[in-house]
Amino acid sequence: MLKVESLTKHFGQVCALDNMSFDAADGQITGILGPNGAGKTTALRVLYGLLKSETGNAWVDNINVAEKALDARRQLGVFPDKFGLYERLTCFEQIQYFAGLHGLNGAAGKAATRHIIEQLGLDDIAHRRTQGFSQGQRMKVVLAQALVHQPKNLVLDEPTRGLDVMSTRILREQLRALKNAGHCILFSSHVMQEVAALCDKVIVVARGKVIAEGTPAQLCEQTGEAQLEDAFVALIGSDEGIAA
Ligand SMILES: Nc1ncnc2c1ncn2[C@@H]1O[C@H](COP(=O)(O)OP(=O)(O)OP(=O)(O)O)[C@@H](O)[C@H]1O
Repeated sequence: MLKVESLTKHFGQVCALDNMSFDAADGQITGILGPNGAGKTTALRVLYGLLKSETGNAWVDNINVAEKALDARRQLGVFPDKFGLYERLTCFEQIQYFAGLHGLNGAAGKAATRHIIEQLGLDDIAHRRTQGFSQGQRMKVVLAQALVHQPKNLVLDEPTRGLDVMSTRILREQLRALKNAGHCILFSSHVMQEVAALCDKVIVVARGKVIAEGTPAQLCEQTGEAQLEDAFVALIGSDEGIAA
């Protein structure tokens, strides 16, 4: 379970978060949809302890992130907005390194790495250096390093940005499998189709605030629109910064 309550954050004159609150339940995929600059990345950074908000709190499975950052991080996998791979390492070594960052060293780290490599079907590339990996292979390595410590919760910031169609499909399948295994999945996007295709619950944000939330059907009902796309436009006031 992931939750933020009354988050406020300014960068100089810019109000990135304006009293933002939302939660994401176990066994569900929750999407945060909003135009560019709506505050999505800022909210996720507060949730994974990278940034402090001026007001409010963030919880990972009822652990207050500001008070017990390490405990919270143990329950959380992060697929960040910007990522790079250590190209001199093999896929196995890269994932094992992240296992070590979560305190899984030696035999435990190796076993955890082997387990996630098998789960994500990475066996054929496990012992290749990541240099030259395709987009889809790189995405899977990043997903594996986010999940190697078996966290209950997974946060993904614009995970399909830059991915080709095949890689996007693989990622969606993985997210659905994790949801079915009871994980809590929260991802941000400014792509409507993606949110519509994947999410049990959608949180619509704009200008640092939550504008509406609910299932895709509820958002249509709330706005009196038949199409989700029209519902989003009605809620946000324009479709600027949102991709179809
Ligand atoms: N480190 C920073 N310094 C200055 N301004 C920032 C910083 N981080 C975010 N902002 C500003 O805060 C606002 C919210 O940014 P944020 O990255 O959270 O939006 P977003 O919804 O993730 O947008 P996008 O879809 O474009 O990634 C924007 O106006 C942004 O320019």
